[in-house]
Amino acid sequence: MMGNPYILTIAGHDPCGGAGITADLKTMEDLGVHGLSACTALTVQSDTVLKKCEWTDAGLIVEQIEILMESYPVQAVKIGIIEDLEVLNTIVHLLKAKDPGIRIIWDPVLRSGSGYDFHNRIKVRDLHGILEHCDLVTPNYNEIRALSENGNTEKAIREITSRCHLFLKGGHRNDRKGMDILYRKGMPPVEFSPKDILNTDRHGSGCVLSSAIAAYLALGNSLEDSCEQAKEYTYRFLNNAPGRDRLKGITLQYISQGTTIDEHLKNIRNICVAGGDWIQLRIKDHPEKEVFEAAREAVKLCRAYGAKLIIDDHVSVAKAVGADGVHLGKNDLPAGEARKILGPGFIIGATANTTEDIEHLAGTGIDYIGLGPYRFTHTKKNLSPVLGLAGYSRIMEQLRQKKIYIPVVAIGGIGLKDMGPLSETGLQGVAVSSLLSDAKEPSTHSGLRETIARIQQYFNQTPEVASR
Ligand SMILES: Cc1ncc(COP(=O)(O)OP(=O)(O)O)c(N)n1
Ligand SMILES: Cc1ncsc1CCOP(=O)(O)O
Ligand SMILES: [Mg+2]
Repeated sequence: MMGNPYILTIAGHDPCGGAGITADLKTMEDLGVHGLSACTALTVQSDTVLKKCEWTDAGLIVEQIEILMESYPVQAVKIGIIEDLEVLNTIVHLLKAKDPGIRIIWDPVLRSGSGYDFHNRIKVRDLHGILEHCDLVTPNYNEIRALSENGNTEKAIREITSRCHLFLKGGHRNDRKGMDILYRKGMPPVEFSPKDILNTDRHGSGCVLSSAIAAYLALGNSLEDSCEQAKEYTYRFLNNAPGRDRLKGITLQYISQGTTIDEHLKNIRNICVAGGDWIQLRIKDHPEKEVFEAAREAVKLCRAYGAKLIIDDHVSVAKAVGADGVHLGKNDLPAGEARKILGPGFIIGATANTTEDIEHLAGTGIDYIGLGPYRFTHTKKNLSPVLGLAGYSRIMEQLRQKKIYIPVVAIGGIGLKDMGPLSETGLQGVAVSSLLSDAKEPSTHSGLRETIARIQQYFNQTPEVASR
């Protein structure tokens, strides 16, 4: 065939461009195919919230498809959000009438990443007539569960694969997270293992995967190769998520301490002057208004010295003062809610005490984990069980085995002598309070500077961590 193949995406418009037809067209262009589009809906959304979806009139969708099919040699079509089964049926039949050989990949989006329900009552039995005309459907685990009757996913898989191929995305499964499976009629399933567990909830990742499969198919690859390469492409997309590198090379978080707000600010200033580049403002037992005032001052200090500022607990304060992020504990606002309020630009850290905590949190789009306590400390009340060095070694090893790579910092009673052993476990760094608090009048700044530089170096020497 001459020139680059043409692919059509029939999907919704996302004004932020992360999903829908814009994401599809970007993917197609990236993979060297001509992208065409027919818009099925105008949505009002950002990458964290979908507020509204206005469906395109079915007649208008048909007209868009007709003009494109009549003007270009379209080889493959990716279908995204569709108002209902009637519209889907019309589209699928129109495409096949125009070109019986066209490859149709349907990404059955039942629910957006931000929780908006498009369809919640469709079952596989309603889809038989449509599936007969599709080449491939690409549901995720939640979607196959929703399509199944009485939770019988095995039966749903059998029903689908007797009609078309099925690429079941494993990002939401609990048992073998990230394991995608290609089911083809009359052939053994093919499993695609995850490289890393990344945040598969990233807005638009399903759109990217299905349009990449369509592109690779149109470029002449087999279905199995197309799925494998599309998974690799989507992995790169997820790995390049905005903010993923935000904490690269940042290894020491200072947690503020003080009996008064002024003392917190004085300690923060000392740390910044001495080269600290990551500060957490942690003020307990003060009204939010006072935390807000302190945060306003802390932002100015951190900006002046080029340090990142995290606010403990108070999401609205972090947003109001333009801090760099928040740190959330088990009893604070859930990370997903915080992300909706803060948007993609903020760093969100969360507290964990076990591998299971981290496994759960890694799927919620947070940027780092504070894992602890390392040992008993007076700085925090109601401590979780102490982990000790053995606990960190075990948990970090379990994370490697589970391919969960999220920056983890150790916290709780950590002293200078602990840095060497802790840095060898694969941690990104440490969060400390007492160790660096109350130092240190200007005359001892050089001592503080040296201490901070030494801690930072311990963790920056660990290649595995530095590359994350
Ligand atoms: C880096 C870091 N890790 C853990 C914590 C503890 O947070 P949380 O569990 O919310 O407890 P409080 O700090 O709010 O008492 C943290 N602050 N920072
Ligand atoms: C906030 C927090 N969360 C677990 S331990 C801790 C306190 C860390 O401070 P220190 O370094 O003084 O033990
Ligand atoms: Mg907290």
